[in-house]
Amino acid sequence: MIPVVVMGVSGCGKSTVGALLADRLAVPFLDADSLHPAANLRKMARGAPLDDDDRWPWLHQVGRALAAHPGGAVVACSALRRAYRDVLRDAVPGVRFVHLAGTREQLAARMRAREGHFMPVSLLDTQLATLEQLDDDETGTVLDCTLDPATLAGAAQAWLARPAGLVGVLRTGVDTR
Ligand SMILES: Nc1ncnc2c1ncn2[C@@H]1O[C@H](COP(=O)(O)OP(=O)(O)OP(=O)(O)O)[C@@H](O)[C@H]1O
Ligand SMILES: O=C(O)[C@H](O)[C@@H](O)[C@H](O)[C@H](O)CO
Repeated sequence: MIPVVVMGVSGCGKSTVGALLADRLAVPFLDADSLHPAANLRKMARGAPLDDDDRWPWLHQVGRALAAHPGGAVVACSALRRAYRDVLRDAVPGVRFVHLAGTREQLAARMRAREGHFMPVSLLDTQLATLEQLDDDETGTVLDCTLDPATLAGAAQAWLARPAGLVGVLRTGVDTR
């Protein structure tokens, strides 16, 4: 089974959809948020965005966690920049990305409605500013995060069934502004 990263900014549904997808694929689900060092979590909770130096060690840790499942796994990880995805690709060659994309308004509404989460809505703008869309020479698909979670997991599963060695991004007409 191919290793999968469900990516996107805070609140896009990575954990919700990633867990459903892992169930469908019968592989373990990992949440990269649980691999953040405590200092990163504290930083975000006080309203300060992470920078590259905060993220590199964490991304290597996420890559190692994914590589520890040779039978495949699904990890929910923001993977906002191409260089971050490169770290994951180096750790787990062939990894595929499922980007759950939405507009600022859709994402902000989600984050506001969510209770008991460390991430403040005020960090959404820096998340969106940091986000680099999947490039055409990456291997991934972009899905509309406002579809219902089961539909999204099904769409991701269908795309993952495409042949190994696939390169390119399947965009499904999502508004990513
Ligand atoms: N497809 C969806 N449709 C409607 N609501 C959703 C959907 N996916 C997730 N949600 C809800 O949106 C909120 C954010 O979802 P979730 O925690 O899965 O996102 P996330 O990307 O993992 O966020 P973070 O990275 O900030 O932890 C939750 O309250 C969740 O129940
Ligand atoms: O790279 C990042 O800035 C982080 O991974 C964030 O995206 C959060 O961990 C997550 O989304 C919590 O809301």
